[in-house]
Parts: sequence; C-alpha cells; structure tokens
Amino acid sequence: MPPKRKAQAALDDDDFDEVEEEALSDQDTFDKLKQALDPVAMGKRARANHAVDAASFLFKKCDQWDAALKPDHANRPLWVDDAGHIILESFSPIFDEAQDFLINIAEPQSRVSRIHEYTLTPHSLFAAVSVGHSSQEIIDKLERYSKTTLSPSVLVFIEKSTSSFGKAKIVLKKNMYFIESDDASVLQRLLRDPVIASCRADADAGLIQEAAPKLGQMAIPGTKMAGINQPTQAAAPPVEPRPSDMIAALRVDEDEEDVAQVHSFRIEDQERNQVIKRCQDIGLPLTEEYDFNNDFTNTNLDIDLNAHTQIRYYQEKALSKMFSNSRARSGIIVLPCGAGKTLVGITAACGVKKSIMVLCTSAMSVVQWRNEFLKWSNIKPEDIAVFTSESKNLFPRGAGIIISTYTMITSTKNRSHDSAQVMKFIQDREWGLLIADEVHVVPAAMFKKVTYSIKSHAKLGLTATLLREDDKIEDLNFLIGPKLYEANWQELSEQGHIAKVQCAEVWCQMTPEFYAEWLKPSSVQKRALLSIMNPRKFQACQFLIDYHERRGDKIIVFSDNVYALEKYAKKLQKVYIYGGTTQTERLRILENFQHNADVNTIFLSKIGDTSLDLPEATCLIQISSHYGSRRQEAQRLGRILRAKRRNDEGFNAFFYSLVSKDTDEMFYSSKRQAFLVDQGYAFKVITRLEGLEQRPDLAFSTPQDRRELLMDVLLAKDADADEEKIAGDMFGSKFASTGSRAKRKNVARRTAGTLSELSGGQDMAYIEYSKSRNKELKKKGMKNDFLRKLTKVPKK
Ligand SMILES: Nc1ncnc2c1ncn2[C@@H]1O[C@H](COP(=O)(O)OP(=O)(O)OP(=O)(O)O)[C@@H](O)[C@H]1O
Repeated sequence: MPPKRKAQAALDDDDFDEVEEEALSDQDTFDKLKQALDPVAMGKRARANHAVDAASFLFKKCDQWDAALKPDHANRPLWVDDAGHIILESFSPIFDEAQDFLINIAEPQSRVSRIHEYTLTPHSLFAAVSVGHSSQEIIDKLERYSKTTLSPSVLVFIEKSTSSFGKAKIVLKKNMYFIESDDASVLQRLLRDPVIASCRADADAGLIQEAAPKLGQMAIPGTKMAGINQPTQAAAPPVEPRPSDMIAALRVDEDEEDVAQVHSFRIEDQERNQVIKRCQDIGLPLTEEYDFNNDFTNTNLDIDLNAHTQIRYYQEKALSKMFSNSRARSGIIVLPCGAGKTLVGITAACGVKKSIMVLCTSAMSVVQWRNEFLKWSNIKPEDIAVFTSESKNLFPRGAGIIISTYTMITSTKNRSHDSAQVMKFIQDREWGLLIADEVHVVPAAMFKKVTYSIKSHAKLGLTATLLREDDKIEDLNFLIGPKLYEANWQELSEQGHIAKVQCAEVWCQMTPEFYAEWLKPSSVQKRALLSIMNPRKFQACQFLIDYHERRGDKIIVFSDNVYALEKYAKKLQKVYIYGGTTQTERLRILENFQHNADVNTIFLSKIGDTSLDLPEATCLIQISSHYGSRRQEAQRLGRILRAKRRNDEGFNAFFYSLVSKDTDEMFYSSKRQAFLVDQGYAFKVITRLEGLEQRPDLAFSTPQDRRELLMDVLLAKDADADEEKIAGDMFGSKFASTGSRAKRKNVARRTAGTLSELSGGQDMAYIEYSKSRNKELKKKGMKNDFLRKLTKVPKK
C-alpha cells in the first residue's frame, strides 16, 4: 500500500472522526495528523476516553502500530512509535551518531542516563530541512536506526512536513519586507488566504517579478560538524575569488535570456509576524535566510575572532546549524547556563560581518556583552555603541554594533531627545543580525515590537531553557525561528565545560508541635511559613552548611521567603542579601564571599536566582522555593554550573533542596525538579543526615526553643509568607552574569541515598575522563577554522 493510503488507514482509530479515505486531500491528512500527533491534545483525548491511569495515554498510540522487530534490532538504537515519539538507547555503540542525527530532526524531551526521548514535530522537521536534510534522507536514516519498520503515519508526517518547506521566504530589501518565491503560483496560493492578503502593502499591484539574485550554488554541506565524537569536518574547498563587479555585469548581459526570475509581494512592516505565523499555520512555512556573502548593499563590519579565541565543539555545532550553506538562518540556540552563549553570539556576529544589534534583559548584561566582544574579537571599541538609560552613543562608521535592552527598544513613553535620535538611527537602517539574549523571558508582545523596530536579515535567539510555565514559548518559533540546537547538559558536564552537580532532596520530618499547627485549618500562607520554619529543616540547613564549609565549599542558601531568610541567617550568624539590601552592602558581601576565607556562606533571596556570576560558589541549599517553577530551579542550578573549580580532581558541586515531609513542599519540589530530571540529573533523597543528632550546638534542640520559634511563626503576619517582589537589576556589573536563562515537564526521579554517597568519592572515574577529554579538545585546536568556513564565498 502506498504510504498515503496506509496512513489514511492508520488514521482510522477512535482518536479521529471517521475519515473517508478517498475524499481526504493531502492538506486534510496533514492537518489531521498534526492534530493527532499533538501530545497535549492526545493527552486530553485519552483522558476524555477514561484512560486507565494517568500514564496510559502515553502508550496508547503505540498499540496501533505493531510492527515486528527487525532481526538485527539489538544493533539499532531507536524505537519510533506511530505518533512520532522516539526513544534512543544511550548505551548503543552507535549512540553518538544517532544522537547527532536526532538533534537535527526532533525535539529532545528528556535525556536521562540510559534512555533519551525525542519527538518529531513540524518545527523540528522544518529545521531539519533547513540545515540540509532531505525528507528521503530523514526517512532513510530513521529507518536505518529504528528497531522496527517505520509506521506509515510517521512517513506521511515527515513527507508532508518537509515537502512544503522552502517554497517561499521572507526577505528584507531596502528596509521593507517581501514574501518571495521562484514559483508565482505559491505566492498566489498565499494571497488567496484572507489573513495574508490583508497584510499586503501593495494590494492593488500584481506580483513583482525580477531577476533572481545571482547567488553562489546552494552547496548544502550537510550536517556533519567537527566535534568531539566525530571526525573533524573536511577542509573547506579553496575560496574562489569573487569576480569583479564589471565582470559580473558582463556575465549578466551574456546570460540575459536564462536569468531565473523571482516573484514577490510586499507586506506591511508591522504584519511581518502575523504573516510568518499564518504561513506556518497553513503548512507553507517561510524561511528566513541571509546570504550575507552576497549582500553588497550593507556596509561590512570589520570584526573577526581574535587569534587566541577557540570556540568549543558544541558552540561550533550550534553555529553550524545556523550557518550551513554560507547563509545565516534565523533560529534559537539553547545551551546551559555557563556554557558560553555570549561567545556563540559573538562568533555569529563575526560570521555575518554586517551591523549587529544585541538585545539583553538588563543594563548590566549590556556592559558584559560589550566587554566580551572586546575580549574575544578584534572589534574597535568605538564600533560598539551602547544604548541604555545612561548611555546613548552611536557608532561612527557605516557599520557597527549596538547593544541595548529590550525595554529601551520597546518603551515608547517619554523618550528623551537623545533617545529618540538613537531609536531613529536604529529604525532607519537594515541590520545584518539581531542577537536576542535570554530570549525565553521576553514576552511575545514585546518581541513583536522589537521586530517592528529592528529590521534585521537574521535573528539569533540565545537561551539556557525554552521553559515557560505559560505556553508562550511556541511564539518564539515564528518571532525568531526554529530551535536550531539544544545541548546535552550531561555531556557538557562530563567534558568539564560546566560543573558536575550532585542533586539531593533532603526530607525533614516536621516536629510534632509544628505539624499539629500545620494540620489545623489555617491560611495557605501560614502553612507555608510553618513548613519553611520547621525546626528540623533549620537543623538540616545548619548541618549541611557546616559539613560543606569544612569541605572547603562556598555555599549559597536560597530562600524566596524573606521572613525565613532573615531568621535563618541571623540565627546562624551569616550574611544575607535581599531586595532591600543597599547596592554598596550587596557588593561588599559578594566581594567578601569571593575573597574572604572567613565568609563561606551567604543567604540570598530570589534576587540571586539570575544575573549573578559567582564562580566561587560550589554548593547551593534551597530552603524555600517558589511553588513548582522548573525555570527557577534550572536558574538556581545555573549559579553553580560555572564553578571555577569544576575541573579539579574529584570535584562535584552540590545542590540541596530542603523539604518538610508530608507538606505541600513535597509536591512542589518534585514538580520543580522535572526539567533537571529531563536533563539527566538524578535527585537523591536523603531521609537522614548521618551525625546530625550528635551535634552539641544544634539550634532549636530543646522543646522550649522550638515552642518559642512556633510562637514567632504564629504571630507572623500572612504577608510574611509572601514572595518577594523585585523590580529592576540586582547587582553591579561586576557580579552580573549574562544569564538568567532558564526551561520544561514531568515527574521527578528519586533514588534513596545518604550524605556520604553524595560527597564525590565515587565520581573519581568521571573526573579522570573529563580531564583527558579537555586535553583532547585543546589538542584539536579549532582555532577559528569555523569562522573561515562561515565566511567562505560559495563557488560560482
Ligand atoms: N570557547 C570558550 N573558551 C574559553 N572560555 C569560554 C568559552 N566559551 C565560554 N567561555 C567562558 O565561560 C564562561 C561562561 O560564559 P557565558 O557567560 O557566555 O555563559 P552563558 O551561557 O551566557 O551563561 P549564563 O546563562 O549563566 O549567563 C565565561 O567566563 C566565558 O568567558
């Protein structure tokens, strides 16, 4: 049976309305499949159908496709079900090549130690085609790696998702947006759509027809990148000198008759996002690629990476996704905190070599980005302008870099004269590349304004996590572009690029008097306060601080709740910082934490979740956290991923969450861990801290002390349990990291353990491995070869 017929047969199940096989058009099939493969909708349908338990719906679709195992299935690493969910065995000998392939074509869902999960989505398949995979290649490779024959519905889904890709694109010409295609009928089809037609700027005109720009051959080099587990990419072919303009003009005359034609229509600037979204919705997604080598209109920017700058293999891999085919394609690169997103952005800027706009979330990050540009590239300081409330300069030459914040670009109220001048300068020109830092935190509405004000040929979004508790993350697909690359956190930590972290949840029994109060009907706030102030939790915190200080760790204790923060810190005689601490005091405390051997623990409210660069910190203890925020959990972990000591022999960073047993904290804690669990972190549960009871100086050790504490808590106002409200930047640029990027779903995995197991001895083997890996990487000497590849002019 041909795939389409088979797929239609496969559609005939209770997830769908009855479908008349013959009457179903390709578009119908695609729409149905798209709808059917949507995991959220599948979950809803299954629940509506009274699935046996909360997880049954996950397996339901698999039953529909009972393909037999291939005889050599043991040698193949993938299970692909008929809903496009893929399971990869990480213990397979060909895991590395299968992973590299899957990263290109599917969305990583979860990468725990032995089993990785991916999902095929239209976005991931569009991205796959855009980096050079044909639909046949995707199908052939999936089939090769799969233990069973691929299901017809998966084949149709891949074919349909990829076949419409690349038929039309959005281009920027003379500061105006055009939808362009070499096939006029594609544009006519788009214009028949009322939404797209209403966005047209030249409604009365016909299609514009002109000679296609004479481009280099579309030599898509595929997706094999130089990397640690792969052979280094073959040397780039010798760069051909570009013909002089005169010769080019002569050639155009000679070839006049064969000149390929492109057709286009103009759209209103402010409708750009709507058109892109609509085209995606109707299955004709627009590509946005910038052929920077052949842009002779915009002035070149004099920028290159410094000779000493060596980008890491995963930074190169990420950039290769953006720059295959000698063009810059818009999209998002996801790397963990501390993995070097800034250098990825800078390398992209060096590749494009046109005017660059960088947008950050805070003025501190602006300063940091500027410093990093100066550190890693040869850009002249005067070519980097900064646009913040304190500084409004412009670059003097035809091309340059402006670094600003989202707020500066989007706020419209009471602009000063200087600010209005800079905005006009920004709006009146074309930008080669827009780098959007921490893109997951930017509200969609704000980003829409950004794309209206800044006309850029390509956009690069950088983030540590595409996680939002609302579902707004989908918007980034049309506002910026598809996700081009997402790094594997565990792989980077095994290679020493980010710290290896041991995570633990410490279960603290409530004391009888606190639990008796907790059980009484009282406000949510009071209960929350009772859980946080549980004396046994306090003792666990005291014990862990002491344990880690003696090991030579520097510790950050996090508490969202300021009441608890003050109580804990004062009782333990430690310094603390919260929203109300003055800037001078904050800097003094942080300086001491970094350089004073007597200050090894600081308490931080949630102002320390983000934008804080303290590479000395090696241990985090969370005593109170904001409900189930997976993003906050990832952000907090990010504070120790950059630990300076990460490559020391036997080094481990530690992340503890103290949880009061049998309270709401247990539920929220496992929810918070879901994202990190998906990244392969295992949370050990510690139910008993060895040696705690024997400590003579334990706080709240007498019933009298505990009763007094309870009285304090009962007398506290409900407002004391509220979360801290914070506005604006927190720290001076000295301590600001560029990042607060954070991210996704599931239920946490827990294993039982003891504190001594966590102390790092069993990880010696890993550290040895990590060291040799780093040496290997150094030897490889990837010194800017990548940039040379990017800037090479394609053969004519
Ligand atoms: N290729 C590299 N070679 C040497 N150092 C690097 C490289 N890439 C990044 N770094 C360093 O790693 C550190 C972290 O980089 P960066 O601040 O860009 O991380 P990030 O991904 O933005 O993290 P966060 O999300 O926490 O801000 C910086 O000190 C940076 O200089």
